Amino acid sequence: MSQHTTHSPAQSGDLVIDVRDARRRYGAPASSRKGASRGFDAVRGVDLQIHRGELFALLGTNGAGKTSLMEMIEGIAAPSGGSIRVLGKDPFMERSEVRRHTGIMLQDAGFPADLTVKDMAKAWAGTLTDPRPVAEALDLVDLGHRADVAIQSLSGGERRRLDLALAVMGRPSVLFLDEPTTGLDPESRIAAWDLIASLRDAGTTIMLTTHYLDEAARLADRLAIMHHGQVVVTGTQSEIVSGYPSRIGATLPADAPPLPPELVRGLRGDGPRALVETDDLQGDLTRLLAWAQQHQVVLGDLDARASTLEQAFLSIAAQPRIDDRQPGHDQQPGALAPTTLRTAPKEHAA
Ligand SMILES: Nc1ncnc2c1ncn2[C@@H]1O[C@H](COP(=O)(O)OP(=O)(O)OP(=O)(O)O)[C@@H](O)[C@H]1O
Repeated sequence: MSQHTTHSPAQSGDLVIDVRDARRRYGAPASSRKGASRGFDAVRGVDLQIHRGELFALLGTNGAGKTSLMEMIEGIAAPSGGSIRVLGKDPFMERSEVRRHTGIMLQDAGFPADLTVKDMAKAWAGTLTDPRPVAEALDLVDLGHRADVAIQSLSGGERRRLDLALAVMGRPSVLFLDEPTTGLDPESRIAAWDLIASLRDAGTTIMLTTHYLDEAARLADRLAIMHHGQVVVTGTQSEIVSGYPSRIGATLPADAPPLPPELVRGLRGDGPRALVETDDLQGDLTRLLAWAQQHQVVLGDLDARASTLEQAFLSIAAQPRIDDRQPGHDQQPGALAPTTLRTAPKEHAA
């Protein structure tokens, strides 16, 4: 399979998806004081700008609001507040115009179970203006040999691949993929990644949600991490990761002399296992090794690791929402606790 190569981001003039302060409330409208306590704010003021030819991944904890946000961008649901534009149009109010340029892969498309794969694909192609030939679409996801099988006889992974085939059938310029590889075996996952990357390389703008950090890391030009209805951080993987410290861990003997002051500054916790957080992994590791050499200290279980997307994600996932915490703060209800990011990730140049 082809390895994903660095993709040059699109230019600022090519804004394809523009989300400003988007909100989605389930239940009573926010304006209804009586019902306010019964409503639930699933999306709480999200801003996102996605450019032509970009592959943008939306990550988040369970229930963070990814699907609620995606449905508004796809034009399936109206926002309760803020504005959303796709290709310069309102995807909900001008749905038919936007829809002909977009492909959507939902988490559960609910196809008629007794149709064959081929008949379903033909029926879907009949609703599109310039569809790919059915055989071509099925071959893209390696389902050509299952064309005459009833949908109900497909495995979960095959059904997911059929979803993907139908989403790309209309040669969309904007593709929305909600957890596209959930349920796929490793081989099919890699094949799906290759297909998604090749569509992006051909100029398709792609927004996907995923729970797989490796999928986002491998495919996405930029990504966002959502938590409790808000986007906590947006950027390239390296921008996001650079906001989190690298770590050095070592177990020190009880009679070890004091560590150098540069390392003491990053020291977390106490006890025999020293854990140092650092923005200068190489420098501080060198200092630690020089110190150990000088004082003849044996460092037990020495471990040095650069920050990772997983670390960023877990750090965000661990943040309580302000309204889950003690009262007496002066932030808006629903706001997230201050992020642990130490350097603000740079937003894609607009
Ligand atoms: N129709 C609804 N009515 C009320 N609350 C809802 C409704 N749909 C979703 N929610 C709530 O909104 C929140 C966000 O849900 P959403 O499905 O958008 O999150 P998600 O990030 O896609 O989650 P997951 O990763 O688990 O699929 C959750 O707390 C969910 O329970």
